Amino acid sequence: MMKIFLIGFMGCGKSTMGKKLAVKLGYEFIDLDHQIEKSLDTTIAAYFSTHGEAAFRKLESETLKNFDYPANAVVATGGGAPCFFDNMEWMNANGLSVYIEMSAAALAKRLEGGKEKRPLLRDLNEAQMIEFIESKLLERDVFYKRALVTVNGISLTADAMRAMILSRQ
Ligand SMILES: Nc1ncnc2c1ncn2[C@@H]1O[C@H](COP(=O)(O)OP(=O)(O)OP(=O)(O)O)[C@@H](O)[C@H]1O
Ligand SMILES: O=C(O)C1=C[C@@H](O)[C@@H](O)[C@H](O)C1
Ligand SMILES: [Mg+2]
Repeated sequence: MMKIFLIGFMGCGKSTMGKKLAVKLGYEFIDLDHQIEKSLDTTIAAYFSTHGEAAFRKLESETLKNFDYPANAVVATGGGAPCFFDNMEWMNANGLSVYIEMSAAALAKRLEGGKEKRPLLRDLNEAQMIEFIESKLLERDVFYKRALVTVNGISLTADAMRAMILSRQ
């Protein structure tokens, strides 16, 4: 039984690379943001605006810990998930956490076109976005760095991730 938790800032590639990694490993892929949206029957962005971030964080933590995971899974977590409650400790106790690390500048470039579905970014202009990513990344880095494995998100391939993960098992 193996659960791999992909963590990192919005845009680092948890969903994109997670799907590819799951195929390589023959594991199932679970995207916790999608699971939350499915259970709410609305988008995270809509939930944020009606219920606020604190309510979302509670729901996120409950979903992470109570999800009925398949035996072997690659799990893409939400960008903020490791930074609230004891979520990071829980992931490390229940699987292998993998931090996809990227600089604020590289993340800002990636996120330019995908702001609408990300409630923390949707109202920011270009200058505000870089500023926000820099400060949020600084604040979150201490949590992300608790991951058991760290990979660089630039030019990342599923093969490289697979090799790194298998070397840890
Ligand atoms: N390894 C990669 N190389 C190039 N582009 C990538 C890579 N991984 C992801 N991307 C692109 O970056 C964008 C963000 O990726 P993705 O949605 O997977 O990030 P995420 O970490 O799941 O973000 P969130 O926390 O908001 O869900 C997408 O446009 C995706 O196509
Ligand atoms: O970084 C964050 O705080 C978030 C990232 C997304 O994955 C979603 O979980 C949500 O938009 C919040
Ligand atoms: Mg995602």
